[in-house]
Amino acid sequence: MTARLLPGAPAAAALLADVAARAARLPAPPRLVMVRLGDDPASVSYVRGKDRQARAAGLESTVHALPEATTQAELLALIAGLNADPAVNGILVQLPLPAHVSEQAVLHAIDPRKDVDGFHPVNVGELWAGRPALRPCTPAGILFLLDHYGLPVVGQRAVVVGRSHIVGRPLAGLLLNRDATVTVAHSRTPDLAAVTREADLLCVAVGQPHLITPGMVKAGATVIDVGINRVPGQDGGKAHLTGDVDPAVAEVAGAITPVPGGVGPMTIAQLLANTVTAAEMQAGGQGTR
Ligand SMILES: NC(=O)C1=CN([C@@H]2O[C@H](COP(=O)(O)OP(=O)(O)OC[C@H]3O[C@@H](n4cnc5c(N)ncnc54)[C@H](OP(=O)(O)O)[C@@H]3O)[C@@H](O)[C@H]2O)C=CC1
Ligand SMILES: Nc1nc(=O)c2c([nH]1)NC[C@@H]1CN(c3ccc(C(=O)N[C@@H](CCC(=O)O)C(=O)O)cc3)C=[N+]21
Repeated sequence: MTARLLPGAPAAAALLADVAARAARLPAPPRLVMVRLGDDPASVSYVRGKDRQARAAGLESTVHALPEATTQAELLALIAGLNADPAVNGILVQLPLPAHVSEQAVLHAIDPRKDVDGFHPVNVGELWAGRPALRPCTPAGILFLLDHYGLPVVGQRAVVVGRSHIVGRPLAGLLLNRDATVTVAHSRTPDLAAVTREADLLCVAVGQPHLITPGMVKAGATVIDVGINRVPGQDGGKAHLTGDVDPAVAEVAGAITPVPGGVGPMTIAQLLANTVTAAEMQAGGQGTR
C-alpha cells in the first residue's frame, strides 16, 4: 500500500479563502507587524514569505528588520509601542532571538490579544484549559489540514514526538481538546519505536532528518511530518529540504504529509487566520477559534 499524500497547498488555499472573506467584512484591513533581529537566512526567508502572503490575502503587513545588536530594552520599547497602537492587530517576533535577548521577556511583553503566535502564557493557559484564544500557528494549521482531508481525531491514539513550546506541546493540547488520546514523546523516551507504533495519528516535530523509519509506524496510520531539515546536496548538488520522516514510511502509512509543501504552508495560512481573528476580537466581535 502507498499512503495517500496530504499536500498543504489545497488546505491552505481553503483557509486563506476564509481569511480573505473575513478580512473583507472588517471595517479596515487587519494589520500584521513582524519583527526580526539579525540576518539568519531562514528567518529572513520565512518572514518574507509571510509578508508576501499576508498582502496577497488582503491584509496589511509591516516588517521591522532590526540589527542583530538591538538590545532587549529597545525591542521591548518597540513592542510596547505596537501594543498601544490601535491600528496594529497582530504582532509576531520571529524566533530564535539572539542570545542577549530573553525570549521569555519578549513573549511575555506582547499583548495577548495581539499575540498571533499564541506563545504568551495567557494564551498557553487558555489552550490547556480548553478555552477559546489565539492558538499557535503550526499546531492549529495541522488540525485544519486533518479536518480538510476528513481524517479523524476524536478517539484516535495520537503520538506527538517533540515537546517544544512552539510545536509539540501546543499540538498535544489541541489534540487533547479534540478528544484524541495523546502521548508526548521526546529525547528521553526509551524505546521510541514501541511508542510510535501505537499511533493511529503520528505527529513528528523533532528536527532530525528521517528519524522515523517504516518499522516505527503502524500500518495505515496518518503521519504528520513537521520537520524542516536542510540537507547538503551530494557531489556539489543543491541543498534541499527534508522532513523528520523517512519517505519510505509512505509504504506503511495510510496518509502522510510531504516536506516541503505539507505543514509549512499551513503554518503561514494559520498566522493570517490568527491575525484576522485578533482583528475581529479587537473590533468587539467573538472571533476566537
Ligand atoms: N513546518 C513548520 O511550519 C514548522 C517546522 N518546524 C520544524 O520542526 C522541527 C522541530 O521544531 P521545534 O519543535 O521548534 O524543535 P525543538 O528543537 O525546539 O524541539 C525538538 C524536540 O524534539 C525532541 N527530540 C530531539 N531528538 C529526539 C529524538 N532522537 N527522539 C525523540 N525526540 C527527540 C526534543 O526533546 P527534548 O525536549 O527532550 O530535548 C524536543 O522536544 C524542526 O525541524 C523545525 O524546523 C518548526 C516550526 C514550524
Ligand atoms: N515567532 C515565530 N513563529 C513561527 O511560527 C516560527 C518562528 N518564530 N520561527 C521559525 C519557525 C519555523 N516556521 C516555519 C514556517 C513556515 C515554513 C514553510 O513555509 N516551509 C515551506 C518551505 C520553505 C522553504 O522553502 O524554506 C514548506 O514546508 O513547504 C517553515 C517553517 C515558523 N516558525
